[in-house]
Amino acid sequence: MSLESIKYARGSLEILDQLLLPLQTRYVKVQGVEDGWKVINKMQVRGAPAIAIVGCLSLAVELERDNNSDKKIMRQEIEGKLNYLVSARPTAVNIKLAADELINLANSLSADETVTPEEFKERFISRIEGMLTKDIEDNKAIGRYGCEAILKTLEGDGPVRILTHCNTGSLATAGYGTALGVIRSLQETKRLDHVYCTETRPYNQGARLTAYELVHEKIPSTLIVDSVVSALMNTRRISAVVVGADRVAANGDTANKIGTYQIAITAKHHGVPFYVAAPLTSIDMSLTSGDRIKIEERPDREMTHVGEHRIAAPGINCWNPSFDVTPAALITGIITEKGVFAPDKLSEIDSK
Ligand SMILES: CSC[C@@H](O)[C@@H](O)C(=O)COP(=O)(O)O
Repeated sequence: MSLESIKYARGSLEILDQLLLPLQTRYVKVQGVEDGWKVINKMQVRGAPAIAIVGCLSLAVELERDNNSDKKIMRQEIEGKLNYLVSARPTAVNIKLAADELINLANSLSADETVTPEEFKERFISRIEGMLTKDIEDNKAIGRYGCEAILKTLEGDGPVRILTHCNTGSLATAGYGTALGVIRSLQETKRLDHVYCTETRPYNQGARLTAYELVHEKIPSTLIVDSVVSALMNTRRISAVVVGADRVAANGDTANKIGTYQIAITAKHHGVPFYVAAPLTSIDMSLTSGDRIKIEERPDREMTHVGEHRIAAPGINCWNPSFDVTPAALITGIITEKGVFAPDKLSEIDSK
C-alpha cells in the first residue's frame, strides 16, 4: 500500500508531518487556512502538488464550518485567503494556478443569481476535493508516458537504472508521484534494475523521504550524497535522470530543488537523457523564461543544522536558495499527463 500523506474527509484534514519522517509517523490536524499556511511554510508538507492540494483543502475545511449566507462576503474572503495561502512558499506555481482557478469559480458562483449560498459552498468545496483524484490520475498518466519514453530510448531490453533528486513521490503529491511515479511504472514493467536517489542537501528530502518511499515500495535502490552524481554517471551506466518540477516556464526552463541544475549539466556531459516529470499544474505559461521565476531562500538554520544538531561553524555566512533553474537546453523531455514534450514545444500541449 502506498504512503498516505494527506488524510481528508469533508470537514477534516490531517497531513503526515514530513519533518519527522522517517523516524516518526505523526499526523498533524489542519483546521483551517492559518494552519494550512503554517504547515506549508514550515515544510511539514512539501512538494509542489501537495502544497497546492493541502493549501486548498485547508480552505475547504474552514468553509465547511462557515455559515455565511452572503455570497459576496464569501467570495471576498475566499480571494483573500487563497492569496494568503499562495504567499506561504513562492516558487512552486501549482498553488498559484489552483488559487486563480478557484477565485474564478468563486466570482462566477457569486455573480450567478440562480446559485444559493449553500450551493456556492457545496460546488466550491467539491471542486477542491476533485483535486485529490485528478492529481493521482495525472501522476499515473505521467508514469506511463515517462516509462514508455525511457524504454524507447534504450537499446534492446537491458537493465534500466534511474537517478532521481529530491522527493517527488506519494509524499509530495496526492499519491503515486511524478518522477517517482515514472520509477513506479518502470518497476511494474520488471525492467527496472536500480534507482539511485540523492541525499538532497540541505533538507535531505532524498535521504529522509525518497529513500523511505523506495524502501516502502521494495524498489531496488541506493542512496548517494549529492556530490557523487558525476562519479556515478562516470562509473555506472545510468539510463536516465528523472526529476520533478516546482515551476516550468513557457520556454521549458525548469525550477526544481537546488542541485537539479548541476545534475543536468553532468547528465549532458555523460550523454544521459534528463527528464522533468511534471503535471500541467506545474507549467507557468505566463513566464517567458526561467530567469523570471522567484527562487525561495530558506533560513540559514536549515543548512547549519541537521535536526537539532549544529554542523556548521558558528559565525559563517550562509546562502540557502531552495531551488535552481535548469535551462531548457539541458532537458531531454518534459513528461506530463498529456505526453512527453520537448521543452520548446510546451505551447503545443492541449490543456483541455
Ligand atoms: C512532485 S514534487 C516536485 C517538486 O516540488 C520537488 O522536486 C521539489 O523540488 C520539492 O521541494 P520542497 O522544497 O521539498 O517542497
